[in-house]
Amino acid sequence: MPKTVDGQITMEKTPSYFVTNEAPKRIHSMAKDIKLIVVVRNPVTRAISDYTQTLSKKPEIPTFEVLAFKNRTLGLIDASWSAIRIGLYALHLENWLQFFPLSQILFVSGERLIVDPAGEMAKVQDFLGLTRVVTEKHFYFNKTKGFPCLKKPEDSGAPRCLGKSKGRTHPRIDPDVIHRLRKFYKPFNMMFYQMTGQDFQWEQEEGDK
Ligand SMILES: Nc1ncnc2c1ncn2[C@@H]1O[C@H](COP(=O)(O)OS(=O)(=O)O)[C@@H](OP(=O)(O)O)[C@H]1O
Repeated sequence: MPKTVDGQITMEKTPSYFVTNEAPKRIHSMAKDIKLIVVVRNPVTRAISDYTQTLSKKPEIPTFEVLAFKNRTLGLIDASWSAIRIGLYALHLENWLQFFPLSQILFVSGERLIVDPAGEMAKVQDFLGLTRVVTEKHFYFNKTKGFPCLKKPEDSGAPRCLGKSKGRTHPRIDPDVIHRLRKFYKPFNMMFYQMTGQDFQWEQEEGDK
């Protein structure tokens, strides 16, 4: 990690840390007062997104419906499949709470980040003790992309959306499989809401895009 001088903060992003058993201990031994930010979204949608990403690199892999089950007739979900395992947020968080207090962790809603990017960014800036510099005026909704993009009003730079690999169309998944996955995740989600004191409302969602 680069050295930080007064008035600077060092930021590093590695999505896999949250689900890596050794990470909390290692990070704690490096910096006990570090602030941690975790972006979470409905684990069912997350699993499909994860699968979509793998599929784009390896088109020959089995269908999502096949990979999701150990035994589909018995409705036995394959929780060892990483796309499913990563969404067991409560279990991963348990590891982090052995080393860090909840006050050092900010959970950003992936769903809210899409509908209200400025609102979520306000929370991030407050959490980091920064003045709110990034606000509504920095975002616009790009209809072609179907997501918010950055306007960059301060400089004359062109607007910037995330790359093609972010916000891809997901394959259609059998609604019965989605239903089973929602049931599977529900107790873990409830545990996660309880642990974080935040209700991410994943049970209220109509569909999984
Ligand atoms: N503004 C904006 N533009 C595009 N995409 C957006 C945006 N905000 C959130 N998202 C959602 O971010 C999802 C991709 O994030 P990842 O977690 O895969 O990214 S990363 O691997 O951590 O870099 C990506 O998931 P998919 O839709 O499955 O591709 C998006 O739904």
